[in-house]
Amino acid sequence: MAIFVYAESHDGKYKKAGLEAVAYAKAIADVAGDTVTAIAFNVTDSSEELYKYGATKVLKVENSTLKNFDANAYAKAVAELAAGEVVVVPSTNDGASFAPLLALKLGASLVTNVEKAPTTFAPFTVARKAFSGKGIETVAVTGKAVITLLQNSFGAKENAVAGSEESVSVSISDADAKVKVTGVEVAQTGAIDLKEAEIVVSAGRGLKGPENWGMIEELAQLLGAATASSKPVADIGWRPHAEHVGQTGKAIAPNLYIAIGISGAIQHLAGVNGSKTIVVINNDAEAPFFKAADYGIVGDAFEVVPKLIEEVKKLKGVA
Ligand SMILES: Cc1cc2nc3c(=O)[nH]c(=O)nc-3n(C[C@H](O)[C@H](O)[C@H](O)COP(=O)(O)OP(=O)(O)OC[C@H]3O[C@@H](n4cnc5c(N)ncnc54)[C@H](O)[C@@H]3O)c2cc1C
Repeated sequence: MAIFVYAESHDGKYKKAGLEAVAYAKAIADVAGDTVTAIAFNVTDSSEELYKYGATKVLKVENSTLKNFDANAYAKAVAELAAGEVVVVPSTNDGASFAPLLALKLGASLVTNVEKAPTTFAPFTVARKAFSGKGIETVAVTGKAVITLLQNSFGAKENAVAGSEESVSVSISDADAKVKVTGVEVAQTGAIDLKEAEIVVSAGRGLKGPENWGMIEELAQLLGAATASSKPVADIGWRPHAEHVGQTGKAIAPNLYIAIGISGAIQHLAGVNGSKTIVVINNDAEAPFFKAADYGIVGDAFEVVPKLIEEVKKLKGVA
């Protein structure tokens, strides 16, 4: 069973989500007794990066049309190269956009939101997150499969192999790109990508107003975390919509999710219940979030968070 993986990159560098997808593909290959072939577009990083996570072969494509993301062009390019039974794509914004088209072009079944390695191969049987994250569905696929892997779910586990790279071309031209990027305006630089973050500090309406987010940002900065919010907070404009997590926002699975002044409505939990450890800070002991929490602090965020910041500073030796 030949296993292919799209190794996502940004500005020529492999993204963590791309490395995690390679590690996941390697786990499949190990059970199937096969090897992993990675597909990379316009990457300047060394292929050694991918051998470290288990890719035996790296197909490197240099193509000017693929410099900007376009779902149709990406799907067509991967479909030309992925001559296997299973193609793994990270469930990033780009990956989740082109995977359905890729499945269509390959005549494959699409299995989205997968977080664990398959259990058997005849037929290919794998569990996926379903029902807005409230349940797990196990699906058996006959024939080819395109799999989207939830970010931060499997982990970018190193599993080094001896590999080789090959420069290949694809028949993609500007006519294949249906959406043209006509301008780019960077709103924020240096911020940690919310979907890739190991730690996320998130806050809700309990914070009372946007002027109180200073302590959330300070805590996030100290912990090397990304910031997130509940939906109403983004709706009223206290925080950008890019930070909204949940059923209608981003689905994330960090190692640590700290929820401050968030009630824990089911629609919020749908986007964060893949987190490995959840810490809840809420002044209402009856807040539903405590049922999903690994650790809970019943208290006023305006007292608890500054104390937490103080303690983290002491631990880190920061003045
Ligand atoms: C179709 C649909 C989709 C939705 N999708 C999403 C989604 O994707 N994401 C999402 O988040 N929501 C979503 N919602 C909204 C969701 O149902 C909740 O209304 C929302 O999550 C509540 O946001 P909140 O917890 O910030 O606010 P609230 O419900 O107002 O809760 C605030 C919390 O802060 C606590 N608090 C107050 N003061 C303090 C203090 N000083 N210190 C500590 N704690 C304090 C309160 O006890 C309370 O628990 C959706 C709803 C619908 C109907």
